[in-house]
Amino acid sequence: MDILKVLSRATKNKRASATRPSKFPSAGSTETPQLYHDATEDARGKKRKRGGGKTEEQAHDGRDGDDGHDGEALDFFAPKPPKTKAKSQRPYVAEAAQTDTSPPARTSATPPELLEEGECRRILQSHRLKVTLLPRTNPIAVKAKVKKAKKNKATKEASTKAEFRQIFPQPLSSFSDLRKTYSISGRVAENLAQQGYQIPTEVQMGSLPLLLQPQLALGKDAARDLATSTEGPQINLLSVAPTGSGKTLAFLIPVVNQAIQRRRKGATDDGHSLDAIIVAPTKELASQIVNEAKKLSLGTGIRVVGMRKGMRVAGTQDDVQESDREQDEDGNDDPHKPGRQQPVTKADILISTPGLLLSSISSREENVHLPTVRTLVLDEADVLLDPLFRDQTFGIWNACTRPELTVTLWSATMGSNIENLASSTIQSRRQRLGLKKEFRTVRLVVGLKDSAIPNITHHLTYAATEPGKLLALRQLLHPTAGTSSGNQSLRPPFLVFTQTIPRAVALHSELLYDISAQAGGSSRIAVLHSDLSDSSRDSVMTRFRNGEIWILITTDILSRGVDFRGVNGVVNYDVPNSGAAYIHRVGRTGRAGRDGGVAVTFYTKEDIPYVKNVANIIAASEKQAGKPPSEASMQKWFLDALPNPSKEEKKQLKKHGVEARRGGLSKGNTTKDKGSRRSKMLISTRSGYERRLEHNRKGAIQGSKRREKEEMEADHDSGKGSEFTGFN
Ligand SMILES: Nc1ncnc2c1ncn2[C@@H]1O[C@H](COP(=O)(O)OP(=O)(O)OP(=O)(O)O)[C@@H](O)[C@H]1O
Repeated sequence: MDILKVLSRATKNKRASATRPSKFPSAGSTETPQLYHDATEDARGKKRKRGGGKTEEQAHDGRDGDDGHDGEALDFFAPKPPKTKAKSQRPYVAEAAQTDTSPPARTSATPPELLEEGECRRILQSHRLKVTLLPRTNPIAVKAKVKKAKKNKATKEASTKAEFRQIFPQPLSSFSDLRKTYSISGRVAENLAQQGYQIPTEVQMGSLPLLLQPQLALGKDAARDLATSTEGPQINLLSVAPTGSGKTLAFLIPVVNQAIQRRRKGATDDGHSLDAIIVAPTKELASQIVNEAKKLSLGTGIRVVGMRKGMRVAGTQDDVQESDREQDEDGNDDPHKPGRQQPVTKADILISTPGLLLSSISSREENVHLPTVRTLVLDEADVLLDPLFRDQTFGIWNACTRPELTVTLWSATMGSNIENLASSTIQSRRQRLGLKKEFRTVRLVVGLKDSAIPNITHHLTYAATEPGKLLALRQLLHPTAGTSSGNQSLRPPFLVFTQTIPRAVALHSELLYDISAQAGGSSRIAVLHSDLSDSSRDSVMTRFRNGEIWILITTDILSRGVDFRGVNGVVNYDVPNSGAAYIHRVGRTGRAGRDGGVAVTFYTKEDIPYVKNVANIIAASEKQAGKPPSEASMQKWFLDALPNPSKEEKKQLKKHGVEARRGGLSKGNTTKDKGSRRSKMLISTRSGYERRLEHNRKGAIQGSKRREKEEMEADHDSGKGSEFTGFN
C-alpha cells in the first residue's frame, strides 16, 4: 500500500510530489556510513572510493546483510517480500553466518601492519578527525596560565599547542583489521561480520585503535608517557562525533573485548564480575545499548545486564559470593519469589540510567563500592554532566574505586565547560586516591564540533502563530495538499518534538483522526513521554520500530541517542531549548550516513528572539555539506536580522523553554486568560475531528433553534398561534 496515495486521496497535486526527494532514509540504502569520505589515496596508494569499492548490493546500508536487531531497514513503501525470499536475497549474510570469516588474530611473533605517520595524518585529515592529547594538569589551569603568562599571540598559540598536543594515531581502515592488527576476540569479530559491519565510521576509525591498543595506535614514541595498568597502557577518551555516526559500537567493542580477556584470565570463579558500566540518560537509550551489547557479545559468555528497578548490583567480592550462595541454596535465582530480597545481580557489563544505578548502590546500609569496574562509559556525556544528572553521575563515578579506572565520554555535542569538568574530575580523582599512575586523556573530534549532520535538509519555517504551526504540520502530513508556496513534504515515518508533555499529549489528541481509516487511522499516530508507564513506552517504541506507528509525537526524551534507522524526518513543532537540543533532535534522521532526511522547525512570533541558535547551526551544516552560499537556506541578511539572545536568555530558555508555551493545555473555552498571549500559545486537547463534530453539532442546534424561532414568528404573523381551539 502506498501511504502517500492513501494519505492524499482527496487531492491530486502533481507539482508537490515532484518536489519530494527521491531518496529517503527509510529506503534503507546508503553507500557508506562515513560522513566525510573525501577522495583520497589510501595507505596502499589506491584511491578510496565512497562505499569502499563494494558492489551496489554489498554497499547496502554500509553493512553487509542482516542487522539482527530490528530486522531489515524500514521501507514503508515497498511491498514486503515473503520471509523466505528475504533470506535468499541476502546470500552474503547466510555465508557469513556459516563460516568463520574472521581472519586469524595476529600472534605476538608477527609484527602488525602499521601506516607511516604521514599516511595516518593524511587519512585522519581527509576524514576530518582531530585527535588531541590533553594536558596532564587541569586544562582550566593550563588555559589560565597560558592566557596570563604570554602576551604575544604567537607564543601564546605555541604554548597552548605544547599543552594540548595534536596527535596522529593509526586509523582503522576496515573491521577486519580489528582482528588482524588489534587481536580482538574472534567471536566478536564474527558477530560484527554477521551484522554486516564492514566500513568503520569516522568515530570508529579514530577511537577503536586508541581504546583497543593505545601503544600500537600511538606508536612507541608517543605512547611512552602513557600510564600502564595490568592490561597495558590505557587512556581516557572524550569523543565528540556527529549523531548517528556509530558511537555505540565504538564504545561497545573495547568494553566487550576487555570483558572477554578478563574472563579468559579467570578473574573470578564463574568468570562474571562487573567489568564495565555504561550510563545513558534515558531508559529507551539504555535498553537500546543493552540490545546492541547483547548482539555483539553473542556466544562469548559475557553477561550484559540492563539495570531494572529494585535490582541489586554485585559490587564487592562479598556481593559476588552472596549472589552465589543465594543462587545455590534455591537452585535458581528467581527474583520474583515472594518474601525474598532481590538477589545480587551478576554481570560483566551493566547498562543503566544514572538514577536507577545510583539508587541501587546507595540504598544499601553502606554505600557499595564497585572496585571491579575497569571502564566507565558515559553516553550522552554532556547531559550526564549537566546539573540535572551531575550528582548522580558523580555518585557512580566515585563508587568506581579501582585505581586503574578508565573513563570514556561520548556525545555529538560537548561544550568546553563539560570537557573541563570531565578532565578536572579525572585529575581530582587521581589526587584523592593518591594515585601515582595517570591515564592520559585524549580528545577525539569528528567534523565540526557541535554541529548538525551535513547529510540532511533543514527547513526553518515561519508559522507566525500556534494555529499556523498546526496548519503547517497538517500540510506536511498531507503532502500533496498543494499550496502556492511549493511547500516541502515529509514522508512517514517521522518524529514530532514538542516542548512539554502536555503539549505532546494535546498535539496527539489534535491529530488523532488526521490519518485516513484506509491508512490505519489513529493507530498510526502515537505519543511517547516520561509520564507513561514503562510498558507503554516499550510498546510505543516497538510499534514505531516495526513500522506500525508512522508519526510519533514526543518530547526531548527521545531526542538523544535513540536509533530509529528508517526515520525520514523530524519536525520541531516547538523550537528546541538550545543549539545542542536541535542537533540531537534532527539527528534522529540521516543515521549512519543516510541521505534524504528532512528536519523542519516551526517558529512563531514568540520564538524570534531564540531562533538565531538554530539558524546558525543550519548555516554551518549547509556549509559543511558544501552548499554554495547562493543556495544556502540561511542567507546572511536573514542571520544578521535575527536578534542575538543574551546569555541569561539562553540560560532561561535551556532551563524552561519558551516561557509562553510552558502551560501547554487549553482548558477549552473557559481559560481565564482567554485572548492573552499565553492562551494563544496553547494547543487544544481535543482532536480536530472532534472539534469539527462539536462545531457541526452546535451549528445544528443553533440552526434548529433558529428555524423553530422563525416558524413561531411566521405562525404569530399569520395569526395561527392565537386561534382558539376549545378547552379540550
Ligand atoms: N560501521 C558501520 N556501518 C554501518 N552502519 C553502522 C556502522 N556503525 C554503526 N552503524 C549504524 O549506525 C546507526 C547509528 O549508530 P549509533 O546509534 O551508534 O549512533 P550514535 O553516534 O550513537 O548516535 P547518537 O549521537 O544519536 O547517539 C545504527 O543503526 C548502527 O547500527
